[in-house]
Amino acid sequence: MPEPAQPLPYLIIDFDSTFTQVEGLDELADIALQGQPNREEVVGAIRALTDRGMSGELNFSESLKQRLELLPARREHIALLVERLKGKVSESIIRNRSFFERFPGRVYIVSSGFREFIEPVVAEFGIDADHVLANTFTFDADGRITGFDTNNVLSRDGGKILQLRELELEGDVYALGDGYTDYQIREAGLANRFYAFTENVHREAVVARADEVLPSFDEFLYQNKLPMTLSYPKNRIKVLLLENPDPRAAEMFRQEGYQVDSVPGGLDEDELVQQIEGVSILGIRSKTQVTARVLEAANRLIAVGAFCIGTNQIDLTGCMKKGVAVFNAPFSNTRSVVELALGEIIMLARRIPEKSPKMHEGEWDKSAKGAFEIRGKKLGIVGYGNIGSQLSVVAEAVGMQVMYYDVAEKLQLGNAVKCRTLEELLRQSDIVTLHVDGRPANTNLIGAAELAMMKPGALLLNNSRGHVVDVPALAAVLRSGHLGGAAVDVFPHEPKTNHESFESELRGLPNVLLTPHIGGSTAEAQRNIAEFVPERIMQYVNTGNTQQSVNFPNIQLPEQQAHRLIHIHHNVPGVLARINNVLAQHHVNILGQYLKTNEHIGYVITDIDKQYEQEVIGELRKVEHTIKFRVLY
Ligand SMILES: NC(=O)c1ccc[n+]([C@@H]2O[C@H](COP(=O)([O-])OP(=O)(O)OC[C@H]3O[C@@H](n4cnc5c(N)ncnc54)[C@H](O)[C@@H]3O)[C@@H](O)[C@H]2O)c1
Ligand SMILES: O=C(O)CC[C@@H](O)C(=O)O
Repeated sequence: MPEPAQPLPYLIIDFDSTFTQVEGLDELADIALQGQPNREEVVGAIRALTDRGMSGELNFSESLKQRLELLPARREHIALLVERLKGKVSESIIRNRSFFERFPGRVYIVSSGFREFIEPVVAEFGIDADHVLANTFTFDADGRITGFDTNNVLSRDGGKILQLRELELEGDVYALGDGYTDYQIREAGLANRFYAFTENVHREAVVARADEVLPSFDEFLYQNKLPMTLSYPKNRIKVLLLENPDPRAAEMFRQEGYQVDSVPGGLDEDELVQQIEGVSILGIRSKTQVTARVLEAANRLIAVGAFCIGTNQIDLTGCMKKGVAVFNAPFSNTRSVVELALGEIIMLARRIPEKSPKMHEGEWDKSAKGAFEIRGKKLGIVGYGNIGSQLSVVAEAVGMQVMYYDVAEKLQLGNAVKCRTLEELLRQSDIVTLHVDGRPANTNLIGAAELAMMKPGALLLNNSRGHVVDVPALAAVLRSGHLGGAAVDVFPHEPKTNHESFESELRGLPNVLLTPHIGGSTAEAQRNIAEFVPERIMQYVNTGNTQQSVNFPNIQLPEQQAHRLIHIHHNVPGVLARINNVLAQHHVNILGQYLKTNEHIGYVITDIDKQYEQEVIGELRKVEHTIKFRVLY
């Protein structure tokens, strides 16, 4: 943890909407009016007055007077307010509690709010009453709040300026707050800098006048090289989301404090190369190609999230060698694909792709020709992974006889029969459905020769990856009538956005069901994916946990005890020994160490005691063969 510059500047921190997430008087009104029919109306009016005062629209003393006139609060409500405010301290202030405890003499809370509720809240952070400068209420004999002490300088217009003058602070003074009155301290020359604090509210008029904008208190500490709880402010972590994942994904990243940018549709390689600079987390679906060129331009990339199952669009080894962890959602849309496949089997067996368009054109073609039940038919599943095996169970439940072929040894479910070769499966199946992964070796897995092996009139489904089927060869057997129909959801060339047209030899062929890569596009699947992937990535960023990464050695780490060093290196002999030598030379106590390697990289996590010298970090960064190194405080 870096040592602070000496001497530390004085920090003048606002209370309402800065130290806490809310405005104290608004909350007090909410408490005092509980159960009253006019609660919403009065609280709304008080909030509006607060806002007008904070943005500089209404002079402060007028805003305060009008608010208190509307407020039917009593002394006993203040205790309830204090409890509520203790639970609403700003997240980044809570996170950096140790900073306040360590430097209480340098922090002043200067607020136009009221001492009665501010003092007990900030006391929990080690800030004494004599460093709280705020208004005070007046009460009548029955304990009802009647107004405020007009002798207090903070109750006047320009009150914060008057208060700062009285304080006569020497040396650097920095003002932090969300309101116009906080900026006025700087305008009056009583602070060297004004930081607009936007973690809770963002007021344009205030932000426009700030020396710096602070999305969190971490950012203030980071900019000023002051001790902080996080190793890096979360608001500096940029996320770029492509291809419209469910909005929940952006929401999850934003809640974590990251900056999120979204680009609808995909980006081609050139466009992504342009946009990847400065991005820490890239979120994509199946279209975006993360190539070696993209990785070369990615100067800050920590992780890639594939908001889908397939990861063949990502240079996984390239990512690994650059220390970029990749996460996907391996089963969030499995069920959706299975349901689509089952539906397609029935639709093709009943020749619906031909019948439905005719009906739309007014043609009534009632006939049983070429239509059959799926009960008792042989379903050949190629690729018996998550989707293939679940489809096996569902297909048996509707009376189909299941056969499967997989290059890996797989648990046979129900009565499914394993085929030793692809040919064995193709020759026997009435319906063949493809669920292999998108590895390059699967290009044209089903070509002219394989299609010729299929039974006359058989059906083919491809919901896996476009390059798995030789499309011109498929079109030929459909035209010739050798196959009875096909359902295709994935294509070698898919439009980048919904505005591009779709071109394929399969267009216009009989009994062919074409869908725009929507196997996993259901509300349930997209929502699951949008939570699953950000959760994995945030866990990796926050703890180093790589469980379920598709390209990193998987480590499920125990809870962090003190500081955690995360070291990714080329897998060559001796790196771990060098790391430990550095630690030993500096007498750093290792609390736990976890190492996993694969053929390219080593991933080592070292938990160490809180006490260590700064040079240790510099030396660890210099260990030969280091790819990435970071410290979690
Ligand atoms: N259409 C869509 O919207 C959609 C949605 C989700 C997944 N998918 C795709 O579905 C496919 C399967 O997904 P999953 O989750 O079941 O993957 P998985 O990794 O669980 O299963 C794939 C299986 O295919 C097997 N396999 C690979 N190559 C093979 C080959 N040549 N012959 C036989 N078996 C082979 C593997 O051993 C594995 O068991 C993937 O390509 C995925 O990208 C498409
Ligand atoms: O939604 C997508 O873009 C891809 C869906 C699917 O192909 C997957 O791999 O999960």
